[in-house]
Amino acid sequence: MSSSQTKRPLQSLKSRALNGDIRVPGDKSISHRSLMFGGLAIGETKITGLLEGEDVLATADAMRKLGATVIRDDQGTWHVTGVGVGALREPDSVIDMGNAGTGMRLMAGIVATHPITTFFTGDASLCKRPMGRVADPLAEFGAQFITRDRGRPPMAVIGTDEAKPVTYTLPMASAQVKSAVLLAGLNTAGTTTVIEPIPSRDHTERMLRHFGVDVDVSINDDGGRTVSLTGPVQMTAADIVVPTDPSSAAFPLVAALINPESHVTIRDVCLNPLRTGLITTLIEMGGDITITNEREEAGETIGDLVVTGKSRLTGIVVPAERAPSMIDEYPVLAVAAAYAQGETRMCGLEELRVKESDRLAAVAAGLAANGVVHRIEGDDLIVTGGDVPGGGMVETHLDHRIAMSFLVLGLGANDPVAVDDASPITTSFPSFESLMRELGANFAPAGS
Ligand SMILES: O=C(O)C1=C[C@@H](OP(=O)(O)O)[C@@H](O)[C@H](O)C1
Ligand SMILES: C=C(OP(=O)(O)O)C(=O)O
Repeated sequence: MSSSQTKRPLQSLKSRALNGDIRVPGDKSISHRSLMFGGLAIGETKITGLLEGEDVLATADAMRKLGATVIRDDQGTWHVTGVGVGALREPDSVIDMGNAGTGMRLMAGIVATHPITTFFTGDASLCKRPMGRVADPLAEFGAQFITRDRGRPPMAVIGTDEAKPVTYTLPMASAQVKSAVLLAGLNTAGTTTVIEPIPSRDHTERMLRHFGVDVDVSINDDGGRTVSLTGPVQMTAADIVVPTDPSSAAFPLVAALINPESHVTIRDVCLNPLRTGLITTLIEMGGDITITNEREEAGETIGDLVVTGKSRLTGIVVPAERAPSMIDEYPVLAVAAAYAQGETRMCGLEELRVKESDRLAAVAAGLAANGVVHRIEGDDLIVTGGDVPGGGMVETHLDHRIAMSFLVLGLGANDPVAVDDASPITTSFPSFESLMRELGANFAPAGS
């Protein structure tokens, strides 16, 4: 996408304390799904609090190309008029999903069981990411896929109008794969079932119910979940209030924890229990985080996070089973670990290798460039915390979370920390820089 084409080097400098009361933008997972489900439902869905980041805007364009009407009014409310499950129109041009893995994988599920052919592409990062993980189960419904380089985009999806229902056990913990299969099930006669050995974020299940779909969820003896729905279904438009994104809140949260005088309140954060692994981990590390004003809103638990930097963090072992509940937060957890006393071991990070960048490699390189002691053992990352020298330039590889994480690292380091490109931040958190500056963070342009 355009902002990713011109690199924007940026650096962060030591900031004494962060103070203030902020609200981060809407949750990315819920925003994508609001547009997709609104575009499939009959009637008009009004969405407030939508994340207006590039990933989500790509989904809005995709739904328009498939026949939905998607309009933003002057007050920032989005109005989506859907076409009905089974009635998507064949797009007359290629759909560009930009940097968004969630966008491309969930859209693939939707179009797979419509009798249309859809061409998807993305930016240089998305075109390196594996789509076989959705193409394999979607082929079982009867859809056909043409991809480049053994499963990488660009990707053509030839949908089927004679879809056969599928029962699929996820080979990896992935809400994207689970969702792609369930969404293909919407226009399939019979029961589609997904078995997930470790529960992943359940926004698809919760939101499909909100749109009138009967979704059955049961807990398995091993703690996993079985999710099923019976199609074909028709969905009914339903208004959505998008809660704010815990994965974006993670950056001011960690920034406050590493600056001793900090006191920050982050309002209205989505506290879905399958998204709160980072908060659990930081509290276990001794972080002073209090959840206040906890309530239910639009089917999700919401709360305010009050965080101070008064207690020093201590290293812990973060169990592999926790990974799905904080999968996007490991880069910034590695930053917290760099300031913690002793060793933090983050276990079972294999899924980090297939994100916007190979995040395990990108985090390790960024820590190395800034003098932080660390090592990788198998799929575990081990960081030894202490004083952070800083002074390095970090390659972001078109990865928003690498850019934001290392800008947070620089707020406590002895020397500035630079990232080669801050432009990908607009994919998920366009107001990152302004909100962080409002709290007292010190950023400046950097030489490339
Ligand atoms: O379903 C979703 O909205 C997401 C699922 C996760 O991906 P995986 O399913 O690949 O773990 C996460 O990393 C991504 O940012 C959003
Ligand atoms: C992995 C992420 O997103 P996606 O897979 O949608 O590109 C992310 O936002 O960290």
